[in-house]
Amino acid sequence: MSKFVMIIFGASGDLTKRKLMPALYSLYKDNRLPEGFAILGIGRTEYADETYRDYILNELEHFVTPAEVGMKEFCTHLHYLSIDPAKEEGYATLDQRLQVITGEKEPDNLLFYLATPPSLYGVIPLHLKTAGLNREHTRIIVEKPFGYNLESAQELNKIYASVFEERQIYRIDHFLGKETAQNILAFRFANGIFEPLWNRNYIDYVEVTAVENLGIEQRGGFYDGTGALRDMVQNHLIQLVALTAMEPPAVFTADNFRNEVVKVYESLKPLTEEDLNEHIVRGQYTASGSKKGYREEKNVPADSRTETYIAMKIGIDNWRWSGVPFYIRTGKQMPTKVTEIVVHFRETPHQMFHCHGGHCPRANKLILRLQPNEGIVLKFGMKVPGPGFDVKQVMMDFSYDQLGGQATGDAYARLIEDCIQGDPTLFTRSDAVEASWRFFDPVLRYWSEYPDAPLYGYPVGTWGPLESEAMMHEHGADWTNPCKNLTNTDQYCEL
Ligand SMILES: NC(=O)C1=CN([C@@H]2O[C@H](COP(=O)(O)OP(=O)(O)OC[C@H]3O[C@@H](n4cnc5c(N)ncnc54)[C@H](OP(=O)(O)O)[C@@H]3O)[C@@H](O)[C@H]2O)C=CC1
Ligand SMILES: O=C1O[C@H](COP(=O)(O)O)[C@@H](O)[C@H](O)[C@H]1O
Repeated sequence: MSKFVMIIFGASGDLTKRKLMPALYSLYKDNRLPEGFAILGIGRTEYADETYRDYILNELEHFVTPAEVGMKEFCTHLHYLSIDPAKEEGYATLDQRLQVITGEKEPDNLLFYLATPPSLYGVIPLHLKTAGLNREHTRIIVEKPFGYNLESAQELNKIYASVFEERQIYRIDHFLGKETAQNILAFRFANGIFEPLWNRNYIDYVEVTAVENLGIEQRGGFYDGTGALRDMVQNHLIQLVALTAMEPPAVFTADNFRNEVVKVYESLKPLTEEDLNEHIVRGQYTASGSKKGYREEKNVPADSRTETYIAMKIGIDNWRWSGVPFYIRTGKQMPTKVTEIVVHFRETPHQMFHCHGGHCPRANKLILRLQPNEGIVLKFGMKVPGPGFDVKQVMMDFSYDQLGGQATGDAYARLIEDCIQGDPTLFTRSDAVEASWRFFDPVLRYWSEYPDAPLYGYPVGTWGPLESEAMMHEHGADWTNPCKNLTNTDQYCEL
């Protein structure tokens, strides 16, 4: 086998230093990278191999704690080539450099990783093709968002199909690399007791939340042209909906699993005019105290109408889920960072006990928490000890911490390793990406046709616009808002 080289386009960028290099280092220290591997960073920024190694070593010390042994040795595997990936002329130099690194005339055990702004996702594969670098064993990982809307995603898919075979294309969505996202499947399909209840007969509604207590950091230029719908909803949130809603594949293979994901996307109930008006709430964070509002962020226009928050009510039109609303939301500058799925079961048909403190547990609730404090909680009613028959809600709680230090793993490390091993299960297939865009495209079209459609402000550190609460109230419910300071023992208190 030819020597393995991973080529990172965008090697001087944020994703490379914060996520890719720490993930590669963690694979390296666990001896999980191919023998004699090399990593070649590509960017317009000028670095010599040595200065690039110093830069990454310095960054690793920030992003990997505690700084561990072997980082310096890991960095000796790094190389750097300064070219503009948008221009064809650099690719012959890239080919030569790969020959020098591998000592081979036509190296083909290559993995290209596109960690550049999405505007380059179309042009890079075309240049790789012209340079003859789309070889038999070559793979390519493309970051999200894959496309800007349905049309551009279809266009990109066509470009990729003209350069690579589908088996060589890995559209990454790092949420699928999270241990706790994969555990949704194990929870549902490796246990007999939940699946019989997992349908419209027993489930009233589902919430999917992925919110952050950070703003857009230094990514104003990128974020303002993207917004929360493209950044989080079209990919990460809808993947979580798919894991929650999909049918069990008969045999767990990449294709079977991905077929089931596509079936969920194809069953998403098309959004009506009423949905667009009433079941989507978009928001933008505003200044609070010393915290800047979105429009004061660097590289964001003072009149920007880009959403930093979105909440939606969506439906799945199939036998299992008909009539069960899925409420999804994401936002920047919220009170805390939390990603979780809350499954609300139907109420008991009759309440015959007294409710402790006048507060009746409405129904059982299952919380699948992906981060932080990864775990699963089941809320149920229990008799309050002592005289009488008062009932109150308590929690049955599993936390990953209980596994005794078995780390939940790094999403990027998992996905890069899967790709190296040629396993596409946890990557998005071309039909899935298009099906997802097909569903969300009307929202983008609506916002562009009606630029004055409501965009609600919410102060930094709050749970988003009040209008999103109103959307939930229509269902007679409230969002499940976790505590601001999540701790292991008190992680599911509600505001
Ligand atoms: N950052 C994150 O946390 C996450 C990012 N992503 C995705 O990963 C991708 C990369 O993100 P991120 O690292 O934040 O992006 P950056 O804005 O940091 O860009 C990465 C690199 O691309 C190069 N670049 C920028 N503009 C151009 C251009 N016009 N032409 C050629 N090269 C250019 C720059 O290198 P140079 O100037 O040296 O050429 C830059 O360092 C994005 O698609 C993003 O959506 C996904 C999940 C999380
Ligand atoms: O893809 C993205 O995800 C991050 C959130 O990821 P997490 O693993 O930290 O939950 C988000 O901050 C970023 O805007 C988005 O591009």
